[in-house]
Amino acid sequence: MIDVQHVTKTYGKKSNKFVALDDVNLTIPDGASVAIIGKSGSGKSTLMHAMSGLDRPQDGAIVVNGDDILKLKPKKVDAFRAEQMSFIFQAFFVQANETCYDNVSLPLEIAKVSRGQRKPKVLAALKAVGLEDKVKSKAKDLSGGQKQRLAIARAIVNRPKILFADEPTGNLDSTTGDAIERLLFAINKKSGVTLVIVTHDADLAAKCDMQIQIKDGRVQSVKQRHATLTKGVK
Ligand SMILES: Nc1ncnc2c1ncn2[C@@H]1O[C@H](COP(=O)(O)OP(=O)(O)OP(=O)(O)O)[C@@H](O)[C@H]1O
Repeated sequence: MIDVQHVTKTYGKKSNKFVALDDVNLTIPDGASVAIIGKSGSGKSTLMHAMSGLDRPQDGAIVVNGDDILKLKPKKVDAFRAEQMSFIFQAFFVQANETCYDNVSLPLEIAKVSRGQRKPKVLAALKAVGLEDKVKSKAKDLSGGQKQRLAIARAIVNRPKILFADEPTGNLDSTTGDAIERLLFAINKKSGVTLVIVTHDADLAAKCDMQIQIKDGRVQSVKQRHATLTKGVK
């Protein structure tokens, strides 16, 4: 569970001070698929960075599976993130000159998984995203959709509890984007990973269990599949 309690994040100082998150409260249950939606500049990425410990808000608590990540020392936050979370970005960020195998193996190497144990995990992750026939191909020789599949394989190989996706289909044509969406939801359902997607895409958001609408750094509404709640609006 991710429990965001009274989180406030400001950038700059004094007259340049800008409130990017303003007393944000929300709860994301384990295994949910969640869309964070809102206009450009509303604070979506700031919220995702706060929930993943990539960024530190000045106030509040972010309790992830029982630990307030704002109370952990930076090194502990890094270890916590590596153990529990993975990320997928619009720009893929795969290593172009490395093979698919090596791209997916990297997080396991960082986690000090032995070479022998890495192999079945890497092959299983590549199979899960439909890239089993590209094991030895270099990432630069893949199509855009295949690069995003590769990024997803790399993100799931460590079996994270939470998968953050920042505009995962933003660089893809609609057919390829739809296939990536289906893959993400299939992984969410099959492995129970909590899926948190930052998106401008209303259709994608509507497919999630929960839609969190951000406006001017505040939670404007939390829509569940079958009910609409308002939270954080004063
Ligand atoms: N490092 C920073 N310094 C100052 N202001 C920042 C910084 N990062 C973000 N902001 C401001 O905080 C606000 C929220 O930014 P954020 O990136 O979270 O928006 P967003 O909703 O993700 O936007 P987009 O959809 O365009 O990616 C914006 O007004 C932005 O200008």
